[in-house]
Amino acid sequence: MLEKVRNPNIDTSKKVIYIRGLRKAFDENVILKGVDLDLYKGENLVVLGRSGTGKSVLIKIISGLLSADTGEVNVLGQDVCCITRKELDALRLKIGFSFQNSALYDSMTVKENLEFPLVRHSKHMTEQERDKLIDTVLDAVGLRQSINQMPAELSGGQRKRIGIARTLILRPEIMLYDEPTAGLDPITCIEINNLINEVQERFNTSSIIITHDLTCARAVGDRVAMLLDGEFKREGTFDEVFDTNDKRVQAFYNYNFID
Ligand SMILES: Nc1ncnc2c1ncn2[C@@H]1O[C@H](COP(=O)(O)OP(=O)(O)OP(=O)(O)O)[C@@H](O)[C@H]1O
Repeated sequence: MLEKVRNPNIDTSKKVIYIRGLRKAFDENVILKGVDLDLYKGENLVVLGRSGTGKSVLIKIISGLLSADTGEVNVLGQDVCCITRKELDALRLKIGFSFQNSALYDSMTVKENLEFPLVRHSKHMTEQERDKLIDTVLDAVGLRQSINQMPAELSGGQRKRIGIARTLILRPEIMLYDEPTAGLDPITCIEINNLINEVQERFNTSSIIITHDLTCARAVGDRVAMLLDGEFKREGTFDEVFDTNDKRVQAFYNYNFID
């Protein structure tokens, strides 16, 4: 398994996400029991955890789609609990989501899919400026030749790349990747891992990557954090996280390699 070379451009004096004491329950089902988390500028942070541990709930709270019960959730200097709707909309434009299913519009070409967020959010842009940006992001994901294709004509890995390109087009400061390698073959997984690292370098993004895929975690994570029982109980480099006698962490590691 290839290990990530820590990005030398991480700025540990700048926290783009700062979470303290985050608690979230749905009725009596307590999901997050006091989460503390920092994401530094330029960092790729991998969040690991078994199904149902609250990884998606966490990123929904970070992006203001769900609200916390208690605790502080500060994103790019703003407390998401206490900002206005308008401020939240503006903040969300600085956060890019890469969804598991790529979320492309099947009836639109690749170009139209990429134009869509620009037409919606960057109304002042000329067609020429839009075309230039589309070229830039397609180039970044290595799919310039697919500009006029329909999503149905693309492989799963290519769809994933276009999904990432569509997220990048609004030049987000933070990227949130939800299971970026799910359902892809091992070679395509490696390509997506490389792309996540290239995006980090080229666009200077700070990212949270949610995954069950330990090869991905090792390849893209400057730091890894594991959710257990509603808290981040293990945090550090990939090897530090798994260098433990905690049976639950060992089981997670072994299951990944047996399965
Ligand atoms: N809107 C909601 N209302 C009620 N319960 C919810 C809601 N959203 C999530 N949950 C519950 O919160 C728990 C955590 O869900 P979440 O989707 O965050 O898990 P996850 O760690 O992302 O899992 P997976 O790895 O399978 O995607 C689950 O028990 C889920 O049923």
